[in-house]
Amino acid sequence: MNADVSQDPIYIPFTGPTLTSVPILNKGTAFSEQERHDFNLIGLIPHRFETIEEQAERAYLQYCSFDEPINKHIYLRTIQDTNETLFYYLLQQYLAEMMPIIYTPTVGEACERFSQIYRRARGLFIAYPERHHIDEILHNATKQHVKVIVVTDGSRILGLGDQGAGGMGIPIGKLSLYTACAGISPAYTLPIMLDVGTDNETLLNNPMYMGWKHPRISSEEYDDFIELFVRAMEKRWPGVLLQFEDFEQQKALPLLERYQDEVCCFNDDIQGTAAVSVGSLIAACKVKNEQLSQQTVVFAGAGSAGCGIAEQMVRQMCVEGLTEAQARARIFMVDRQGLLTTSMTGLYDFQKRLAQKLPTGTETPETISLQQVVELAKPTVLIGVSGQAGLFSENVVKTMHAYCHHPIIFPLSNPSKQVEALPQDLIEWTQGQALIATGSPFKPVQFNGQEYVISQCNNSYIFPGIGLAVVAAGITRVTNEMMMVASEVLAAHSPLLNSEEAALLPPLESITALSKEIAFYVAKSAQKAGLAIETSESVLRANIAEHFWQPRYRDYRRRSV
Ligand SMILES: O=C([O-])CC(=O)C(=O)O
Ligand SMILES: [Mg+2]
Repeated sequence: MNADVSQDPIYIPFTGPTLTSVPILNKGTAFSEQERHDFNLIGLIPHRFETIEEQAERAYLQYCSFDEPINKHIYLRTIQDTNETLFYYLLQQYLAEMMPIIYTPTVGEACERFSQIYRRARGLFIAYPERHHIDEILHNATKQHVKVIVVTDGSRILGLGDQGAGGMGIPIGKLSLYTACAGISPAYTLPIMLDVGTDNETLLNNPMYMGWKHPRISSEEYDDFIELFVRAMEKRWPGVLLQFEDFEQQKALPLLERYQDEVCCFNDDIQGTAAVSVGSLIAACKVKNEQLSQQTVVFAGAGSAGCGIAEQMVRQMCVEGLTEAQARARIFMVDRQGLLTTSMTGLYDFQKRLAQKLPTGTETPETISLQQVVELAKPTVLIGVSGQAGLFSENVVKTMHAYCHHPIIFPLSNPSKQVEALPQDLIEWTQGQALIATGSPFKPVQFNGQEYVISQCNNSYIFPGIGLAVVAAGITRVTNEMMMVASEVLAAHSPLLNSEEAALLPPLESITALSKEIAFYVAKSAQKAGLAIETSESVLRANIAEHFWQPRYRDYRRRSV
């Protein structure tokens, strides 16, 4: 067994205001009398020593004094930037309440209003005009032992489009979940914003905008810049896990394909969303005593997220015994231009693979709408990744329900204001028969005297556990196979499999336990593939437990510089 090092003292070279200004080390009033003497802190903090529980009580009272979610967000971010241990302690106590504040949907507004609500820098901003200083920038990071990076270029933030430098809210929020949901020490995490300009006119015309006021760079400049970044990052922190987040459609998949075999990376919107969606679908099918390979699936939205989910479904259907052609024939992708068909021009490569071949001689109208596809294909599963609010109309949903008694409907677009249909409406239109999961959180729905818990089918069920696996087992590459394993673990933990009244996905209260399970099975699959350090199962479990950081103050001892 590995020794528990989480109780050992830490040796600190800083004193006085320098120490209290480092968020990861600051304890505020929780510095002991001895530490106050040893680190020149006497008089810099109020007299009375407080425990983290007492500090959290005050912080929670202050948090509750704000009515608007965005103000709660700003308040929590301020605590994160002053005392990270207290921030994560609060999240641990109130995860279900605070997750929508630090993550979707409120983080969307925080990105949109980034320059207005800005308080203090966090992470790294790598602006294109400063690219020649990239090594210096990476060395300026306040953290030395980075193991997980979330990077965005702000070009497609949730369903909110180009948010330029404001997109930084997303890497910050995602990394908070790495810690809150999977115990990755905040000392190991680093959010990065690649500021390559913005095409958002509102931002360019906003005198307060804090990013590089310039249209987005050309794709050639862009590719060179990303290459520069990836190489510099690998040199600075070899083996670091790189999560690509919220890159626009035409960039996301090419970037993933270019780097997935070269560095330890994944794209959360493609692979994380696919894993959580397929996991939720496997669970929903099990509830109906069916398999995924028996479903007919319609997607509204054929971007990189939608196509990523569809490809993962194809893999799962093949595992269940279908041929690839049979699997693809069961999946219908509908985008702005209607159903994707092989006769269409101008499709991306990743869309072409999922386009439907219509029987020869079929008279087709210019576009085949979502409503028509639902009428013709009679889907049992409807997935929304369109970013278009209200797209699942009453007519679409009732048509689907007419052919399928228990339709599975996942309106996944984020944040909440972009959702394809409100859960309340879906329950009413289907007389409570639909199995629903959404991308953003929604309150339970009351209908005919029954309460329906709405599960949040969000990649936050997946990526934290993947990160824990990488950190604890030294995984060198993230593969689709590992994502599939994560889906299976999620599906196996569906509470609905054990009780008809329960939710489709596990409650947030059990997400840390789930992340550890995902980490264990993902790491095992990586070991089998030769992509991680070989260990016995018990050592692997112990490594996962040891890497699981807890928000508790450690004792400090003085270290001379
Ligand atoms: O951040 C989220 O809630 C899920 C996600 O990755 C996205 O919508 O881009
Ligand atoms: Mg995303």
